Amino acid sequence: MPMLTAESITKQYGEHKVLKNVSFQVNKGTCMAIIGPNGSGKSTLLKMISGLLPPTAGEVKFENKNILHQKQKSIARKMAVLSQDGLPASPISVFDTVLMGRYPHLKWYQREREHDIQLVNDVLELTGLSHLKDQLLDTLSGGEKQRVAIAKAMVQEPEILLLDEPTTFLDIGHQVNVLELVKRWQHQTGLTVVMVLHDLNLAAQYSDELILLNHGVIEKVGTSEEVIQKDILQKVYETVPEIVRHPKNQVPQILLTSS
Ligand SMILES: Nc1ncnc2c1ncn2[C@@H]1O[C@H](COP(=O)(O)OP(=O)(O)OP(=O)(O)O)[C@@H](O)[C@H]1O
Repeated sequence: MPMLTAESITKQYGEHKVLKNVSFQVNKGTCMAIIGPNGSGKSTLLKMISGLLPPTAGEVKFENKNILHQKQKSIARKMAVLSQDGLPASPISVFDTVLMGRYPHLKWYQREREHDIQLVNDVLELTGLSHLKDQLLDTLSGGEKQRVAIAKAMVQEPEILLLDEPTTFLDIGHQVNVLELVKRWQHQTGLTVVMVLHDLNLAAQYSDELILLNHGVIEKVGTSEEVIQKDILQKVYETVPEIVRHPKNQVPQILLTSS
C-alpha cells in the first residue's frame, strides 16, 4: 500500500498554475527525490504533501486518508518535515532543540521521560553532535545546524521524512554526510523519504525513484536510469548535459560543459 498519494493536485496563485494535475505515489520504505529547474514547483509540492498547504484542486492522501482531514499532532507522530528555512536562529541549546522533536509523542501535561532523554543522547551521538549539546543554536555553523535539524527529526521517530533541499549551504563532505545519514536511517528502520534536491547527481545516487518537474507538470517519474537521460534533461533544463556512469556503482551522473 502506498504511504502517500498525490491525486491530480493543482495549485494556483491568481492566474498562475504552479502545479497542474500532479499524481504520484510513494511506497513505504522508499526514497523519492523531487527534482526540476528553479520555479518548477518542487517546494510547493513538498508543502502540499506535508499538509502545510492545501491544493487548489485534487487531494493528498497520507495512509489512504486526506491529509487535511487528519489532526496535526497525529500526523507529527508519523511525519517529520525539514523545511528549506531550517531551524530558527534562537538562543536554545542543541540538546533542548533536539528534545523538542519528542513533543508529538508527549501529552500536553507530560514532562519528557527518561526514555526521551536517552533517545536524544543516542541520536546526538549518532549524528556526531554530542560535543555541541550545550551550545546555543544561534552560534552554530550552517552544517551543524542542518545536522541538528536532522537529529530533531530522528528523535521524532517518524515513519516518513520530508526534506526540502537538505544539502543547501553544505560543503561536499557534509552533503554526503547528511545524505548517508538519511540513507542509513532509511535502511535500518524502513523509513520512507521524500526530498527536494537541486543536485541531480546526488538525487541519482541517493534515491530509489525520481520525480522530474517541469513548469508544474511531471515530465518523468522513474529510476535514475529512466530519468537521467540526455534528451529529457536537455528539454527541461535547456542545457546539453553529458551523461556518464559513476565508476564505483555505475549510477548515471551528469557532466556540464559549454556547448
Ligand atoms: N505564495 C505564493 N504566491 C504566488 N506565487 C507563488 C507562491 N509560492 C510559490 N509561488 C510561485 O510558484 C512557483 C514555484 O515555486 P516553488 O518554490 O515551488 O519552486 P521550486 O521548484 O521549489 O523553485 P526553486 O528551485 O527555485 O527553489 C514559482 O514561480 C513561485 O514564484
